[in-house]
Amino acid sequence: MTDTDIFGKQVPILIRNVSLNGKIQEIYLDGTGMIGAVGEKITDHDAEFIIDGDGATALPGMINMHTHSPMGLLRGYADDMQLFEWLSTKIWPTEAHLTEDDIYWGAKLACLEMIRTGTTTFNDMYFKMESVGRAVDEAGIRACLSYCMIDGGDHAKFESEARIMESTVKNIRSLHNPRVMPGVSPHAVYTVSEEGLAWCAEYAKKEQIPLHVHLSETEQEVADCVAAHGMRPPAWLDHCGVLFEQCIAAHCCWLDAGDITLLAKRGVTAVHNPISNMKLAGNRALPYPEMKTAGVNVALGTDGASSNNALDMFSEMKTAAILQKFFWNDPTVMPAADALKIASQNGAKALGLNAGVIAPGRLADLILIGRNPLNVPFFSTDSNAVYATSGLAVSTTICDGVILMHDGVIPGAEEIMNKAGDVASDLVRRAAQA
Ligand SMILES: C[C@H]1O[C@@H](n2cnc3c(O)ncnc32)[C@H](O)[C@@H]1O
Ligand SMILES: [Zn+2]
Repeated sequence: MTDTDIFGKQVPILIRNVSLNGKIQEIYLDGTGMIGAVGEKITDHDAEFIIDGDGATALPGMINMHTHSPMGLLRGYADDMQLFEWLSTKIWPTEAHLTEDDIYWGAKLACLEMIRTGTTTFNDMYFKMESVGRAVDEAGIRACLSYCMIDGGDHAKFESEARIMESTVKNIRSLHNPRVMPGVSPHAVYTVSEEGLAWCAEYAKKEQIPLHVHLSETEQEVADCVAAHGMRPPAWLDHCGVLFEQCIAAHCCWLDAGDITLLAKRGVTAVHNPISNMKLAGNRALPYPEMKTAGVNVALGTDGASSNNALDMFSEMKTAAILQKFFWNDPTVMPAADALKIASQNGAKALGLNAGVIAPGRLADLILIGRNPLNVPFFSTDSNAVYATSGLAVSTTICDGVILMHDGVIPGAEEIMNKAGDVASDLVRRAAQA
């Protein structure tokens, strides 16, 4: 089999000469999307393709647990603003002009960027998610896709949003692709009514799918929630039934001790988005030390590419680790191993995926970081991956046992970049004319 034949096919693959947990190992992918064996010398195999890692580092694929994939179309469109002003004056007015085609090409661009930088799964919240589903299906990456409900407290709007939510779940399921999973997303406590939050919670539980929500991102959100409902946002979500084991809450910056206890008790996953929080100057970091002590499952996400402005989980891991040390004035907080775990295993746990670890019987979602100056010398895999490596150092990305990128090559990348650039310019032009 030649190098170009290998893309997009689920066939048995042997990866030789890779550094895994500090030892040179071989990894056999069994051709069904699973890791078949890991060992120093795998002799019993029927590999159709052999990758010589040449000493590359093997890591589990990154799991980006909070993003809005089509927002790459608005990368660099509106920067250096406060969150609510950014959303209400720039982002929402432009999003009102998004077509299915825009969303499709925005999601194609996001999948391309994530594959390029070593992400194999993402948890997405946006609109027109069938178009995102088509892009994910074609890209070969794994994703949980949720329609974002915003009803603004209007009952008629809630009813129409609920119908869109139901049809989105049905349409995502009709792709019959286990890599493309449906979820449910009420946007936040400040944009969704009590009936909207309660309906989303009940619906997610009935369908047994994840619920993805923004939570306690800013101090204002907390103050407004207390003023409106006499409760802090986690207690209000709990009152509406939203806090349960499949709840994935993005940001979780402005939490007090009671909030943390509640999230731990309900088994909620909290997603740290350090770059977006720092750029939008939320003035608070997710309280990782207390959450870790309380046993909250903490995962990692980039947020959208218009507030980050990239979807590179390697930058996110480094930022998470150094922000936590800086914010808590303690260099022992979030060691490199923790940063890697929140970027892989903990996301897999939240989505109920048998991924995030390279071991036999796990999903064959993994990446290779080829030999490059950022990986020399090699005292510690975790340290180099978190503190030195950039996502652009990822050389090979494999999802579901299928090679999506090899030696930095992703088939079709040029067309996606050209088309997404054109679509973004046209979207901004239409929005400006309105
Ligand atoms: C899905 C909707 O959420 C909007 N959004 C993007 N980033 C953020 C954020 O940091 N907080 C709240 N809402 C956000 C996005 O523009 C969509 O409208
Ligand atoms: Zn977000």
